[in-house]
Amino acid sequence: MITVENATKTFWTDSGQVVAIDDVSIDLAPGAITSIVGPSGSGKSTLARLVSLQERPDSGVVRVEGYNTASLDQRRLRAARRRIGVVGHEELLPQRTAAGNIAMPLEQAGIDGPQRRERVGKLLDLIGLTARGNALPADLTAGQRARVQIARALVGDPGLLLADDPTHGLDGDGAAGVLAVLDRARGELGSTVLVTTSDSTVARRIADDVALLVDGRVADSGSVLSLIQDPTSLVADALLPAIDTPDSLRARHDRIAEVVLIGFSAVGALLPEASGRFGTDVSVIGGGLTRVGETPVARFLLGVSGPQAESTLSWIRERGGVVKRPVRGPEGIAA
Ligand SMILES: Nc1ncnc2c1ncn2[C@@H]1O[C@H](COP(=O)(O)OP(=O)(O)OP(=O)(O)O)[C@@H](O)[C@H]1O
Repeated sequence: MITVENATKTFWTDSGQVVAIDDVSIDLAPGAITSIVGPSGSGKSTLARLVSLQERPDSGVVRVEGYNTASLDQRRLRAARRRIGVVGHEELLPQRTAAGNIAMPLEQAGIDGPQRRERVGKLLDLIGLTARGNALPADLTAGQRARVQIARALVGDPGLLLADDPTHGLDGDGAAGVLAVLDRARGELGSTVLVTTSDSTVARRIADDVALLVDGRVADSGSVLSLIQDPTSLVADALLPAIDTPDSLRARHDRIAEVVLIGFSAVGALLPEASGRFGTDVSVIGGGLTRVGETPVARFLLGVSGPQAESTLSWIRERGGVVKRPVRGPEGIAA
């Protein structure tokens, strides 16, 4: 279990002082995938280096299993670092096969024979490359190489798997394969995973918990499913489909509201049912559909017209739809 408490990290550059991490606290829930999201330069990689004990904060504490890592001697610090599997830290060795690369941490730990073969076999299966275990890295695709790197980081059964920007530079299929492997690591090995990324798809598809970094500070954090139901959440804004509906379209309706619908039945049935029940015209005039994990989620801008427009929105809210930031209808009445 790793926690970061009030960590601050400052760098001095030619152009002055840069506060890369500013009073950041995070708890990594065991057996869950936590994603740190944020724009370029927001401090994600710096936070990843603090968590993997490659750097120390200027102030604040990084704890591993409750121990303040600043108070560990060099031997214990090395042992603590070994308990963290870092993905993408080192390139694969080009002259070794996929299986040989995955086996390396076990060789270094003096584990050999059937135990090593079994473990490597299990990891090859986890990353979907059982048939390619004897392939050299050059004969694998970039996405497959990335999966081998994850397997190598997992082979020693680390307390934490840390993946800094794991889909960077991969095409759609390659990125999807990497996310599937991280998801299986959590599901099948019970791994605790920390993923940093500027790609909101990563957080949307696999994260249980998310923290949004902006200018080195945590701007919003919590479980993904609860944040997307929070009308004030910045994470929801970053993860859900954007709404950029022109004012001319909005003006045609009696009521306008932003609505978040979660789950198959809500996404599929709630709006037609609302429309039928109240005799109103309910039109989707912006937003779209996405998936959070396996759950379909919609963020729509709705235009509702008819005498019962207000009741229609109230009913959608009662049925679990998150009716957000209702904006004023054309008659100047709050929807
Ligand atoms: N070793 C360093 N020396 C000087 N400045 C640094 C160093 N590492 C990071 N920074 C600065 O700290 C800030 C945060 O950088 P960091 O790489 O952690 O952000 P990031 O969110 O990971 O960005 P990206 O998504 O582009 O990788 C940036 O302004 C960066 O220039």
